[in-house]
This record gives sequence, structure tokens and C-alpha cells, in this order.
Amino acid sequence: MTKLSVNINKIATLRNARGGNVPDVVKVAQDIEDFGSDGITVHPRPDERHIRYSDVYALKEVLRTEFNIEGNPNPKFTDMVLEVVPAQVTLVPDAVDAITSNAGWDTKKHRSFLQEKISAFKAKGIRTSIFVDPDPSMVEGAAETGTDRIELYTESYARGFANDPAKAIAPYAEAARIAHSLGLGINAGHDLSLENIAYFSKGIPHLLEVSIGHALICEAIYLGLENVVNMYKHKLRP
Ligand SMILES: CC(=O)[C@@H](O)[C@H](O)COP(=O)(O)O
Ligand SMILES: NCC(=O)COP(=O)(O)O
Repeated sequence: MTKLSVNINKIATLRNARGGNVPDVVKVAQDIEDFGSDGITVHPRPDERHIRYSDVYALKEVLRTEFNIEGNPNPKFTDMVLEVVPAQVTLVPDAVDAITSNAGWDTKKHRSFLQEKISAFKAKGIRTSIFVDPDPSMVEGAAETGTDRIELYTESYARGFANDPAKAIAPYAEAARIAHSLGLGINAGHDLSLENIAYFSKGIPHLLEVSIGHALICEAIYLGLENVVNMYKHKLRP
């Protein structure tokens, strides 16, 4: 079965909005593990607007499932990952000012840079993954870096799903077929949701892991609202 890694960036966004430590990112991550998640994903960004580097160290101390750290492997990120030694590192080519991830690697152009990073992480026993668009040449380029896995960037699938799911998934199925034939493991993520995940997981061969954050946390808020509103009404009873 495809593993679910829950991205907790949005929990940290909520915490940071007020200062203090509510919600407690580490406690929430542990609860998510207890609720059945197969892993926890974080994507620290240079401005630490959600997950902070200090969170990454604190999480490593307590997590029992697979810890996946995503990000652009600048020197600070690389040093942190080598120190923390998560189960997996996912390399994402984010610009410093990107609101969220918006492209996969050009694995041909950045091949030697990626090869160098991949071999440093693998030397520490960290499984590696490279964020790529569903483009056959980028998947082939990823295989040349020595990475263990790719993460398919699913934003265009999620965008196209409502209009034409078969058309939206087709490039991903082909990219997954090529990746598997080249010996690469296949992960996927970005904008996956309760609405589009089942169709994706059924249509993508050899899908090992999905990481889901934004939609999952929004859905969790919405699905919990009725319950919590009623709990408040109950407390306010005379
Ligand atoms: C690589 C990827 O698609 C996710 O990590 C996504 O970028 C989440 O980051 P934000 O929570 O900052 O949007
Ligand atoms: N790697 C994708 C991820 O961690 C979560 O992306 P999103 O669900 O927040 O878009």
C-alpha cells in the first residue's frame, strides 16, 4: 500500500501566527503518528515562516515513523539534514521567495550539483528523493544523479483533475512507468487531497509514498468544525 506522510508545515504556520507554542508542532506530529500516518514531512524554508530549523531537531528526537525533510539543498539545509539524519531527504528547487514549491528540478542542467548532494546524503544512510515534473527526460536525468527515488510534482494533476482526470493523470502514469524501469522508487506530492488522491493512487503504478499537507490540514479543520462548535455551545449552557 502507498504510504502517507503528513506534511505539518501548516501546523507551524498556525503556531507562528500568534507566537507562543499553540498548536505544539511536535505534539501534533506525534498525534498524527498515533492516528496512523506512515511518516511526517517538513519543508523548512530559508525564512522559517512555518517549520523552523529548531523544530526539525526537536521532531527528530521523538518521531517513530519515517521522517522526510524537503527543501532546497543550500549549505544550511544540507548541514542540517546531515546532522539530523532523517529517513529521507527530498530535494526541491525552490526559489528563496517562492510562496510554495512551483517546479521540479531540471535534472539535466543541475546533474552534477544533484549528484554531489545525493552522494553526500546517501553516504550518511539517508534515502534520497528528487522533486520532478512528470517529464520523461527529467525522470531519466534524475536516474543519472544516483537518487533512490523521485517525487512527482502533482500540482498540474490536481489542477486538471476536476475537468478531465484521465488526461490529468496520463503524464504521471508514463513518468512512473519510466522511473520504475530505471530502478527509481516513486513518491508524489503537492495539492493532493481527499478529492483527488484515490484516483491518483489507483492510476500510478508502484507509488511508494505521498506527502500531503495543505489540503489535509484544511480538510481536518473543516471536518472538525461542527464538532468543536457544538462543544463550545455545550460549555456555554447555563
Ligand atoms: C515539495 C512540495 O510540494 C511541498 O513540500 C510543498 O512545497 C509544501 O510547502 P509549503 O507548505 O511551504 O507550501
Ligand atoms: N511534498 C509535498 C508535500 O509535502 C505537501 O504538499 P501540499 O500537500 O502541502 O501541497
